[in-house]
Amino acid sequence: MPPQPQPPIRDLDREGLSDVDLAVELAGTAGRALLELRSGVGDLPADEVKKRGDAAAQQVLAAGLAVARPGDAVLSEEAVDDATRLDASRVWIIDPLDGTREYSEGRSDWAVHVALWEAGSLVAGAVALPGLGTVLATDPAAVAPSRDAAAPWRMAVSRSRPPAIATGVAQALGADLVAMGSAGFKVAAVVRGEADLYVHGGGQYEWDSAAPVAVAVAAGLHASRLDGSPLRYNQPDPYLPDLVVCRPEMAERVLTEIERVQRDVQ
Ligand SMILES: Nc1ncnc2c1ncn2[C@@H]1O[C@H](COP(=O)(O)O)[C@@H](OP(=O)(O)O)[C@H]1O
Ligand SMILES: [Mg+2]
Repeated sequence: MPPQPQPPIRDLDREGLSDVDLAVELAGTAGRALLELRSGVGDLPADEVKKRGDAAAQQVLAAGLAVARPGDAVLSEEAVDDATRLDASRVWIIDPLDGTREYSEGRSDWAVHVALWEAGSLVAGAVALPGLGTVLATDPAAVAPSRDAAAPWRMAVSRSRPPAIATGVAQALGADLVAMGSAGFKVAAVVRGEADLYVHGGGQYEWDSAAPVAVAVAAGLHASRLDGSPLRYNQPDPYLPDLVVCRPEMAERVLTEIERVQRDVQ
């Protein structure tokens, strides 16, 4: 059965709906649609579940943005890239289903990403974590819980494609590696205090990190490329292969160790 068209979300064009509230509503609605779809897939092959999930969530987000913000551009993992976004002042950067593999495996570590880039910066965002029944946003910003200073650091990495430097950086920091799916889920783990840092290298795209980074920065966390330079969005080539998100007090040491380990790996 092909993905069923979702009913339009009501009143998305209502006056006064802020960009961040729109992001939260869209990410949450797409997340619920994904949960519902998964509950009915029976024993469909994983590739079919991935395909249907990507399509269903894209449909919810694209339809919602078309109604609520018809003048804005959109950059999505699940749509053909339209170069007019490069001349637009407002661009929604969305990943309808991040952690597609984990979604298809019935796990909870996947996410829906909705971010708004405006005139050079990420200005609003939401990351839905449907498996946890929650949505993190830029406003109100999340508050990372305090941590036990004596506890070893927990470093989140991809469970299927951990970066080459993962083990070296973890060793240098005395950190325990925690493997999870989805860039959004891993950034959210740092925001939620389930991990202390997330290190990724070797490949990713703007949609994998835009909304998570917006949420993390709003929560006061450090987010940058592995070399410490800023993450830039709405670039001609959306390939944005690496990032580090961590508690701000750790950033200097983390970046120093990443640089050292990268030098040794080369
Ligand atoms: N080396 C790589 N090249 C391209 N994309 C990568 C990548 N490693 C991770 N990603 C993307 O980053 C997201 C999180 O990956 P991971 O779970 O491995 O941390 C996934 O997005 P999607 O699930 O939206 O495709 C995945 O495709
Ligand atoms: Mg993704």
